[in-house]
Amino acid sequence: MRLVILDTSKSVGEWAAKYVMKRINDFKPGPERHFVLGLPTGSTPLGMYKQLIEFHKQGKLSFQYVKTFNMDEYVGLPRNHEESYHYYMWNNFFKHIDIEPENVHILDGNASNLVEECNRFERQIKEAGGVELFIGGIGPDGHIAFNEPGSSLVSRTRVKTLAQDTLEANARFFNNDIQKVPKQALTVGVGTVLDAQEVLILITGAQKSFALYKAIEEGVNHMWTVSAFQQHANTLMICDEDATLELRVKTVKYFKGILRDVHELGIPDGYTN
Ligand SMILES: N[C@@H]1[C@@H](O)[C@H](O)[C@@H](COP(=O)(O)O)O[C@@H]1O
Repeated sequence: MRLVILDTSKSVGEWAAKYVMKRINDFKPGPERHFVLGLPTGSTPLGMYKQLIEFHKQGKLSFQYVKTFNMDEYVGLPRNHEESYHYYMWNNFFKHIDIEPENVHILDGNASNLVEECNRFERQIKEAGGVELFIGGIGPDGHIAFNEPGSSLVSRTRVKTLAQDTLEANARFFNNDIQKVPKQALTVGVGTVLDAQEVLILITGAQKSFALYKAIEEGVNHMWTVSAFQQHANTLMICDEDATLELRVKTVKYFKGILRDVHELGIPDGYTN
């Protein structure tokens, strides 16, 4: 695992966007060779999306041959509801770039058969050749996508009932009225994300610092589902200073030292896991 520690949440967004751009451009996608990208929602990745749009406008990055799969979606929220993840993705990202709408995949939380919808999503990922780079965020309880504490670490895309902590954390998007937060969601499983070639997890703010500590300094535990990525060969976590508050000084120094070496000595990407 690699941990990149940056000063501010703004730099996390910019760093992540540069990394994603480099991965897509190095892959050299084409009509017969799409780059498959897994995407998150939430407030954390907004800066990354903004910067990716900027790179696209500057002509440095095209999404013409990129296929995307989103992590999750609420059950029962109309697609045009401002808090649906469909709305979020189109407004904050897709409508500003050159992606082909048929290459966008977002779970349908209003499907008549939710189980079939989840199975179809898994099939589509497989047909696309698997995810090259899955980007994720985490909840303060250490969940990835909507894999709440206690989720199976080999889980696949499915319907999940949201934990009280998540309902409370997300009430801020629903006029602070917890009753308005959907109680269920469709989410990729931990196993679905673990299957990706590479995983990039964005973590910012002091409210996520205990989760980051659980993710990297303690053992793999289904009560902190993000900790499962200790067992992925190619996970990169990007955080800001505030998110490191619960880490040992030794851990922070180690990872900062590596990052400095990468800049100063020009050690290429993929320096260590
Ligand atoms: N299902 C989403 C997660 O995928 C996301 O990572 C998390 C964090 O959101 P934020 O970045 O707003 O803290 O929110 C929700 O729970």
